[in-house]
Amino acid sequence: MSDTDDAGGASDGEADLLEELFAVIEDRKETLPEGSYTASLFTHEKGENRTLEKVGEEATEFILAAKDDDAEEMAEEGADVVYHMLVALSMHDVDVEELLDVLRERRG
Ligand SMILES: N=c1c2ncn([C@@H]3O[C@H](COP(=O)(O)OP(=O)(O)OP(=O)(O)O)[C@@H](O)[C@H]3O)c2ncn1[C@@H]1O[C@H](COP(=O)(O)O)[C@@H](O)[C@H]1O
Repeated sequence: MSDTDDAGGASDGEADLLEELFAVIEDRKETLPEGSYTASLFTHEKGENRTLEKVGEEATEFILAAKDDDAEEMAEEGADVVYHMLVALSMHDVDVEELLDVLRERRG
């Protein structure tokens, strides 16, 4: 069993998924396609505040799901937090690689 298997099946695939999602977000920022929720965050009348509000809202919903011991809801809300956090990174031109590098460094 590999070290990553020990961690519950996490593998490079998860990092790839985050990088892939971040690339889609960067593309939406560039092309602003109609009907894209991500594009709507980049053009929102409240500016980046809308995205930052969503990070906070979704984090609160995640906490409440944890308090309810609702595993399915924790996964849903956790995914919402990660997605909106990636949009916020993109808004500040921070590459997801910087975040992944921190996690990699902490893994040693
Ligand atoms: N991962 C996500 C993702 N997670 C959450 N969301 C959206 O985030 C919103 C979450 O807000 P809520 O749960 O509060 O739902 P809501 O009531 O509709 O939201 P509000 O009216 O409050 O804004 C929903 O509209 C979800 O659709 C996401 N939207 C997009 N993605 C990814 O981004 C990619 C590109 O999406 P588009 O930009 O829509 O093409 C998709 O293929 C996905 O991989």
